[in-house]
This record gives sequence, C-alpha cells and structure tokens, in this order.
Amino acid sequence: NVNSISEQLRELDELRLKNRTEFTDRLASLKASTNDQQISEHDKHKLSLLSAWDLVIKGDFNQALQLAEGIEQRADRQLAIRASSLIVNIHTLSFKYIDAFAGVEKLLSYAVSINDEHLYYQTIGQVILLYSKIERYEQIQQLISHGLKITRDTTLRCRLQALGLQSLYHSVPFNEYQQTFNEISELCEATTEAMFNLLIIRNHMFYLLEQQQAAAALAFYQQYYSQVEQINYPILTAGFNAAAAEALLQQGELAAASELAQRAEQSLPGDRNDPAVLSTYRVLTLLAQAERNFDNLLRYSEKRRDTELAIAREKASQQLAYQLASGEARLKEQRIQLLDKDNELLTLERNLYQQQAENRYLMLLLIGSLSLILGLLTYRGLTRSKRYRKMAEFDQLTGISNRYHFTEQAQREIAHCIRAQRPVALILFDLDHFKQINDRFGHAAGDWTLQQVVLSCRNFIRHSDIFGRIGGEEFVILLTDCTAEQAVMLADICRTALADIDTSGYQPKFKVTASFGISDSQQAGYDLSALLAAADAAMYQAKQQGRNQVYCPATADGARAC
Ligand SMILES: Nc1nc2c(ncn2[C@@H]2O[C@H](COP(=O)(O)OP(=O)(O)OP(=O)(O)O)[C@@H](O)[C@H]2O)c(=O)[nH]1
Repeated sequence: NVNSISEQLRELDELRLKNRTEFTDRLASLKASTNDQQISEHDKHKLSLLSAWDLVIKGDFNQALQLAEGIEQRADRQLAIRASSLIVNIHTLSFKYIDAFAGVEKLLSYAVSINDEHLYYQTIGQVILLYSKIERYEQIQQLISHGLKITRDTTLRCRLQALGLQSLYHSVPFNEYQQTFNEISELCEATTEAMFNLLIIRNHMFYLLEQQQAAAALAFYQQYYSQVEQINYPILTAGFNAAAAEALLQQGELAAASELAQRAEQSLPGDRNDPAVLSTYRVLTLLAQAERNFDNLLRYSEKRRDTELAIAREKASQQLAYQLASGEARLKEQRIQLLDKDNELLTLERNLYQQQAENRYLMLLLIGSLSLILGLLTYRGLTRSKRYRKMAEFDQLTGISNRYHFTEQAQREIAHCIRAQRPVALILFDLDHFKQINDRFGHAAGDWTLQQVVLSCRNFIRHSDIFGRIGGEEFVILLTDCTAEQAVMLADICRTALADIDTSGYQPKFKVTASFGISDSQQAGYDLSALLAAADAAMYQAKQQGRNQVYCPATADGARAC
C-alpha cells in the first residue's frame, strides 16, 4: 500500500548513510515488489533518487547521472534540489570539475531561498566539500554560519560544523581551531552518527602530527579505534592507522609503526586524493629508509610520488574548473569562445589523467630515481644508450625537454604546421624574482619550486605541445595549431596555477609568479628564432610593467598586456 511504500522510502533514505549493504539489499527488494500503478509521482522520483545513489555506490556514474538528471528536470523542488546535489557529487567523483562547479553555482542559487534545515544541508553539503578542495574558506564559513542560524537540530549542526572544520584549521591559529574542534567533537559525540565525529578526529590526528604532538594523536587512536573498526570504512580505517603509525614513528618506535602502516596500506581507499593515502606512503617510505630496505624504498617512494602528483593534478583542475564555472573570471567567456572554435586547450582536464599516466613513468624515473637510487632504476628499464640519450634530451631536474631537445622537436612540429597551413603559437615565461627564493630558502627550495612550476603547468598542456626548460628559470611552450589568442588563455591558466603552488612547507610562505610573453606565426612567421625573439620581447615588457602578467605580441605600438 501507498503509505507503506512512502515509509519504506523514508527508512531507506536514512539507512543510506548508516549501512550501505543493507541499503542496497532493501532497495533491490523494494523495487522488485513495487509496480508503477501502486506508487505516487513523488515516491516514484524518490525511488529513482535512491536508485541513483545506489548506482553511485556501485561506481556506475553514467547510469546514475542519467537518472539524477531526469529527476532534476521532472520532480518537485525538494527532490530536484537533492538530485542537483547528487549530480555535483557524481561529477566530482568522475573528475568532471567544470560540470561540478557549474552545478555548485546552481545549488548556491537555490540555497539563498531555502528555509528547510534538512534541505539546506543537502544543498550545501556538496558545495562545502568542493570548496574545501579549492580552499575557499571564507565562503565555507559563511555557508555554515547561515546553516547554524536556521537549525537547532544537533545532528545537522554537528554535520555542518564537521564539514567546515578543515577550512577552519587552514584559516585560523591552531589554538583557536583546537578549541572549536573540542566543541564540535563533543556535539557530534552526542548524536547517533559516529561517522562525522570519527572523520574530524581522523583529520585532527593529522593536524596534531603537524604540530609534533604525537602522544595526543595516539591517545585519540586508542580511544576511538574500536569504533572505527565497527564502521569499517576505508578512509577511516586507513586514516587512523596511518596517523598512529606516523605518531609512533615520530616517537621512534619503528616496529610498532611498521605494523600499523601495513594495516593502513591494507585498507587504503580508492580515492587517491585522500590525506590517508599520502600519509600511509610517507610513513612506509620513511620506515623503508630507516630499515634500509631498498626494494620497499623504491616501491613506496614511487607510490608516494604518484599520490603527490595525483593530488597536485586534481587540485589544478579543480582550481581551473572553479574559475571557469564561477563566472568571476573572464575565463568563462573565453572558454565558451574556445569551445566554439573546437579548441582542445580547455578540454585539457579531460585528457589530463590519461596524459599524466603516460608522463608519470618518466617523471618517476627522472625525479624519484635521481634523489633516491638512480642506479637501481636505470638498471631496470633502460639500456645504456637509451639512458644517455634521455639524459641528453631531458632536463634532469624537471623532466621536460632541455633547450637542445626543445629546439629539435619544435622545428619538426613547425615544419608540419607549415605543410598543413596551420598556425603555431609560443609561450615564453620566466619566474619572477626567482633569485630571492634561492637566496632566502636555499638552492634546494629553488629546485623544488622549478619542479612544482613544471608540475602545475604540464597539467594544462596537450600531448602535441612541446614544453621545454630553456634557461635556469625560463620555460617555453610551443603550441601547434593554435593562435596567439588561445595561447594567452593557456598562459593565463598557467599563471593562475603557479599562484596556487602550496609553499606552506617553507616559513614564511612565498608566492610563485612568472611573466609571460606570447608570439604566433601570424605575426612572427614560422621561424623558431623569430617566434622566440617576439615572445621574449613581449615577456620583457611583462617584466617591465610589474611582472606576474601575460604580454601579447608586439604591434606597431609595441607589446601590450593581453
Ligand atoms: N635553485 C636553482 N636556481 C637556479 C637554477 N638555474 C638558475 N637558477 C638561479 O635563478 C636565478 C635567476 O635570477 P635572475 O636572472 O636575477 O632573475 P630573477 O631573480 O628571477 O628576477 P626577474 O627575472 O628579474 O624577475 C639565479 O640566482 C640563478 O642562480 C636551478 O636549476 N636551480
């Protein structure tokens, strides 16, 4: 009967967050025993929404998206908003950040007029998670404080504040954060959902370790680990074990640390961007180093590097997507123009994962091996002559083409473009005040910065483009089949990506910026030296005019900002 179906749907909705297996089983049996005539329009949509969730859990994002989009268009306002939130979740999980942030804009436009406390939470929960990834801490705190004004419900208040704690840690002094953590943890402890409390405790343990408070982190482990085992959720299990292993390592207890680190590795979540993953590999690398176990050292260093790359890559595409979708930046309009022109540049993030997977091996080879065990790695894959050739072609610090190899490849590509009558463009950039970074933090920090610059920019470069390091802190990108206008956009994206390089490992933090000059074949012709000279002149102007900007090809009136 109709009532019992509504009631079952309500129960299933609650079960979703508590017990995934039971949720899936009961949903399947409800679907099997229900036919279209028995069920109201609202319940039909709700059943679809729950099915879409189920599909997300099972990893079938395409099917889930189709269902959710149907509900968004046809269902009543409340279910439509929940469907929109799920759509953002699906896009995030499938790394389609441009679509995810476009969905966020939509959710925010609903959020302003929502008075229902549950619906508000459902609307902004996803928004906060995404905003945390791109570090929009101020917006997060605003969304939370509005939420707290409209609800007295303990569970909702706990969830809302738990979502915002990470942003608080990053934006206020540790003591202030810690006090709020204690309050929220106490509040969450009073609810029936252990999940949110355990999640904030897990993060808190990592923060304590950053403050070198190993004993305090271990105390949380001892108090809460049995609850974690009960919930049996990979990001919690791995996170708790990794944090405790790191704490034991800080205390010099290698054997115990090793046991917990292995336990963490066994339950690692699939999402590589999770802090537990990086922490696990960090501990395992340090342990291998301490034990002088070189096989493990190699294996875990690679995994650690791999994870760091995944995190950097994901962050870069999230930042870019945010800018594209937020409408604040002029990039949004440019993106539309670009898509119209069927330009590949800004569909880069779609290729990103594939492209990075191919690049990764080389990066590991060049960066990981040089700092660790060059001999071992090179013996593994490469014959001697190949090795020497690679060393002659690629810059050892950053893994991209050196000046000689860049020139060779660029000339070949330019010849293709001449034959195909396609344009080429060139971006030349030089880091700003790089000498100061070396002077203030040492040469190793300068090297690290150069590597980060390459990691940040290569995310946005197509297969067919050629990226080279042609001077100490001077880089060049040759873009085939591309005009100056499109090159400006890519340069601007790289410029923004550099500003997002996280230098918090150094005290005080510093900003990485660069000045960019553009040239293209329409203006400078197809001669590589002429293209480089024109871009160099534009870059010189960018430096002269205050740095951290992109300058376009010179016209009769000289170079201009673009
Ligand atoms: N750490 C490190 N430093 C390098 C490398 N290659 C060049 N440098 C340094 O890069 C610095 C370049 O300094 P400058 O040419 O004065 O330029 P800048 O400080 O970036 O200033 P502007 O270009 O005028 O903004 C020099 O101090 C070089 O020693 C390298 O591979 N690693």
